[in-house]
Amino acid sequence: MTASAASLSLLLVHAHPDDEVINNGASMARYAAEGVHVTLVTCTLGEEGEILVPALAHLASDREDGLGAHRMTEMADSMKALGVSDQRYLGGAGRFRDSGMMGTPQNDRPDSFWQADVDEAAGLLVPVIREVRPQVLVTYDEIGGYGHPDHIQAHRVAMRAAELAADPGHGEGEAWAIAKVYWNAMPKSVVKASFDQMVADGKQPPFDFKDVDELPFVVDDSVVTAAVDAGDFFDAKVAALRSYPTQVSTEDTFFALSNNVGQSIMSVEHYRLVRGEPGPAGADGRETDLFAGLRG
Ligand SMILES: CC(=O)N[C@H]1[C@@H](O[C@@H]2[C@H](O)[C@H](O)[C@@H](O)[C@H](O)[C@H]2O)O[C@H](CO)[C@@H](O)[C@@H]1O
Ligand SMILES: [Zn+2]
Repeated sequence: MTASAASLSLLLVHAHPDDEVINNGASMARYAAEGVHVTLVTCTLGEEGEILVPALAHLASDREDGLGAHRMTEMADSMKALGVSDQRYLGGAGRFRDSGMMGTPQNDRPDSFWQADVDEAAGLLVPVIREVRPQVLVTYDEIGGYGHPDHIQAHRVAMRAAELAADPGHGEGEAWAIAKVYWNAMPKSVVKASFDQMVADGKQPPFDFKDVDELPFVVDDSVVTAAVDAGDFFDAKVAALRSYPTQVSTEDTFFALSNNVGQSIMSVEHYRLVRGEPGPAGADGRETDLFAGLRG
């Protein structure tokens, strides 16, 4: 199956507002600029997040519980910065609530995403897949990148929905088989190199930096199969990160979440192909385009 950019469609499934830009912001901006139809489905509003902006502390879940609505406005600003016009909330805004970090009481709320029935939630994503007919799906790996329950659930729901959407015996509408499925992947060597460069440059990182082996979200380089260079869209990614002042702080080419663990803002974003055939690879043996092998 091959297609021109105008008929290509990319679907990303994420857990909270801001995950999209942290993981895929530069890729999303690049593909949107190329004319690919980019659809982001976000599974919760991030109601249980911490708040970096003191003046907005009143929105916290244990006070006014207004953070979810506020993060929707941040999401809208992020999409503008990335040039993405198709962003949806799974089942509609507020259908599934942010479950909090693993092991917190919020995990047990009946309305939390973590408590959702995977098949029921996947059934809400199938119509989106059959509508936008993506050649490529991007979501998290089986631990959700770093073990957050909503990320794990987003992985489960996205992978199940891809199966159901391809099944002609399931639900309404024409079945659609997604050609390639990727999981976000942050190679350990890339993170280590960014920290080493800072030391070499004599830069005192503005944030607390942990040993790369302590970071839960890095993976072995050997499982990374694609590296999308979206350097021309670095500024768009930075602008999109800055759309989330309640969640993200930035300084120079770094960002940090409320845990103040600094990370480099990457313009090359990495992926692991887990379904479908790889397209032509670059010199390093990795694809440089998620649509490799699918273009006319
Ligand atoms: C990037 C991401 O998934 N953020 C989630 C996460 O937020 C983290 C959480 O507040 C943790 O306690 C902090 O130490 C960390 O810095 C935050 O990134 O979990 C939140 C609650 O479920 C969620 O709203 C946020 O989007
Ligand atoms: Zn998240």
